Amino acid sequence: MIELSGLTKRYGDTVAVNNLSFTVRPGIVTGFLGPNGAGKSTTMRMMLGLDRPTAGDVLIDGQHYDRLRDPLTYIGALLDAKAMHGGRSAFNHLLCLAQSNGIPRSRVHEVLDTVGLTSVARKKAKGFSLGMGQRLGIAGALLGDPRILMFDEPVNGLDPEGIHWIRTLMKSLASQGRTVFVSSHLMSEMALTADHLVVIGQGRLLADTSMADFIAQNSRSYVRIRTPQRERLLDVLHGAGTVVVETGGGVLEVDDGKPEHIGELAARHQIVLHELSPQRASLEEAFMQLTAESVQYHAHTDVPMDASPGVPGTPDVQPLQQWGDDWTRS
Ligand SMILES: Nc1ncnc2c1ncn2[C@@H]1O[C@H](COP(=O)(O)OP(=O)(O)OP(=O)(O)O)[C@@H](O)[C@H]1O
Repeated sequence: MIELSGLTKRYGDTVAVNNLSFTVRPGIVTGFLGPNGAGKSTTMRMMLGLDRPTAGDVLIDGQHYDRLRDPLTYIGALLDAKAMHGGRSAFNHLLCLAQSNGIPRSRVHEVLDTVGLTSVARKKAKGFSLGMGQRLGIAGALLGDPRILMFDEPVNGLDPEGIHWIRTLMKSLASQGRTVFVSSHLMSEMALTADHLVVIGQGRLLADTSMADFIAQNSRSYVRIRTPQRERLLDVLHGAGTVVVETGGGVLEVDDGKPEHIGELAARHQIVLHELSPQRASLEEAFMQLTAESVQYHAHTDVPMDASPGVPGTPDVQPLQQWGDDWTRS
């Protein structure tokens, strides 16, 4: 287990981590989420004894990191895949780590095999692609066969095959009863990987909950409706006491509505529907809602809500590829 109590880190006037208390448990993948600058990396560095807390405590299996004997056998971490000696081969990089932690040479071969780098083991790490570097970093984390694993943004920059591999690996490590703690800003990725979520914003704990509860508590469920008889349907729905939100583009939304009730009501009044679909906000939407007030970086598009690409007088705007792609300090 990893236990944080009142963990705090200040850099001058900046409170990077603010009185964080939570426990990371074995047997599941725990996702660590937060907007850019929320304090995820600082928290992970303190867990590994790389940064000293201003206040509070973090314990690994009941001990401080710097009191662990052969720490790689307790906790393995991938913090920065580029943090290695580029002139060393993958094999030698791992061998150095193994020798300084009392781990047998045979284990180096095993972890190279696990991460699929055996064929390039003698190549220098500086020639590795981002994905190969991530795999080598993960091999280092696995080297001591630790019960606890920690990965900081492990899928950053990986191709779909690499992402799938890391996802499967994390789940299989958790199913072996290990503690797996993984940070990410990719909401969709966390939805597929994590069983439990710890969400922080501006260094503070915002949620510590199961994935299912997080979505249920933070997301909105609604019915989306499109009809060529908009005015008629609005009258009928209002007449039935239903609150309807018009969201533009001819789309109507009914919060917590039942599609069957709306469909039957429309049928009774012979109103044609082109769409009647139940919707539940994704993890990404739930996350954005929860962290909205604590986001340190905001995208500046300065585009009116109804601006459309290609229309004279309105700027041409491409949708963001991924939430958080275009954040700049406000
Ligand atoms: N060494 C440092 N000196 C001063 N400020 C720092 C230092 N390290 C982090 N910070 C500040 O602490 C806050 C938290 O940073 P941190 O890197 O932990 O966030 P993060 O959640 O990992 O962000 P990201 O997702 O962008 O990597 C930020 O405001 C950052 O600027």
